[in-house]
Amino acid sequence: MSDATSEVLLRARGLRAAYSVDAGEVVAVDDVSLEVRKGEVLGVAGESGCGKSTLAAVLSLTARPPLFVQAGELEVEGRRLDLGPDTSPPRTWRGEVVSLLPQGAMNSLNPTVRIRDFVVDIVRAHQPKAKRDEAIDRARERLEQLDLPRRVLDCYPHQLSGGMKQRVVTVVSALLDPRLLIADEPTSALDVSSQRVLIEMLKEMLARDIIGSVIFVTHDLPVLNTIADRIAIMYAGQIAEVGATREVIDRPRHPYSAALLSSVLVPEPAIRRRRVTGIPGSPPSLLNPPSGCRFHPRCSLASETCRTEAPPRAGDERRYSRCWWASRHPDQTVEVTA
Ligand SMILES: Nc1ncnc2c1ncn2[C@@H]1O[C@H](COP(=O)(O)OP(=O)(O)OP(=O)(O)O)[C@@H](O)[C@H]1O
Repeated sequence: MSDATSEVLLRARGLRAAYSVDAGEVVAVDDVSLEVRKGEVLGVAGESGCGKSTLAAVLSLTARPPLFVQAGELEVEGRRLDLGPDTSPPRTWRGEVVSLLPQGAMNSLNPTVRIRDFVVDIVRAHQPKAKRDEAIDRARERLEQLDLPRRVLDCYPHQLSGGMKQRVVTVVSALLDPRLLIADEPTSALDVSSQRVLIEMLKEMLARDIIGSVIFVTHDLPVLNTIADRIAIMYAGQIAEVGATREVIDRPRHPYSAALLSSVLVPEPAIRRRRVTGIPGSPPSLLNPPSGCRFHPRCSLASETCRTEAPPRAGDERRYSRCWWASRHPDQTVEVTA
């Protein structure tokens, strides 16, 4: 796990990406900036449709039409890449620098292909000249290193339990030792004990430097509470608040994250506040988001400025809230009434 002195592994600035649809553009990632330190797990949370998977696609350079990356800059371990419609990433970027474990990956395994052949396909997708035996040997070693049975390589997907399938696709997605693994909803189809085993395995992969850092995308806040060093809360294509996990849960500085988190997670008793029972209204359409702060139609703290002007980032890169209220109330915590 990282601490405040760890070096920055990923810096993303000004990311913007949109789906091109008949009615116009659905801007699903809009002016998103974030950083991840070495050894850190950054959780990305938010309601369905807020742009989590789109952000994962942008960061992993796997965006495909109708999704178009319009702007932004990525820096991973000093390697810089300007993003835009014509970006062609260096060959080693995908898989070795950043690897994406997509949502539902374990269910998209080909039922007629043994895991060993899946391994070869994945390695060759990144290293076309890789030898079959070497790819399989690498997977075997990695499975042993992580205390998983080697025999899974001989299995077809249906011969593995859901939990084992997810562990295997996670290991295979990290076979090239990516500096950043982006895992999109890796635990959502798993029972609680399989979730725990997968999380322990990810921590082990970090400890052994098989992966440098993790971005863990989920709508499951209790899971994030157990794995994430920091959390970014997304709302309507933007990061509403980011900060250390306990800090954001116990001392939220954005009314949306306060409402979202306190409805699921109970803060420390010493600073427990009145709990909200839900957030009124529903998320906006990203085809035509509200003016000013996107959360203002649902926010009990909204002022006139919030309706008309985009909020500033109150705080620094590691801990900020994109909120007028937070900018006017430095260091105060949002208290939400039911
Ligand atoms: N192929 C597409 N065409 C048009 N709009 C899309 C497409 N895919 C996603 N969107 C829109 O982009 C927005 C963000 O979607 P995204 O899948 O990134 O959200 P999410 O937070 O990952 O949601 P979930 O938790 O349900 O996976 C949503 O408004 C969604 O409707």
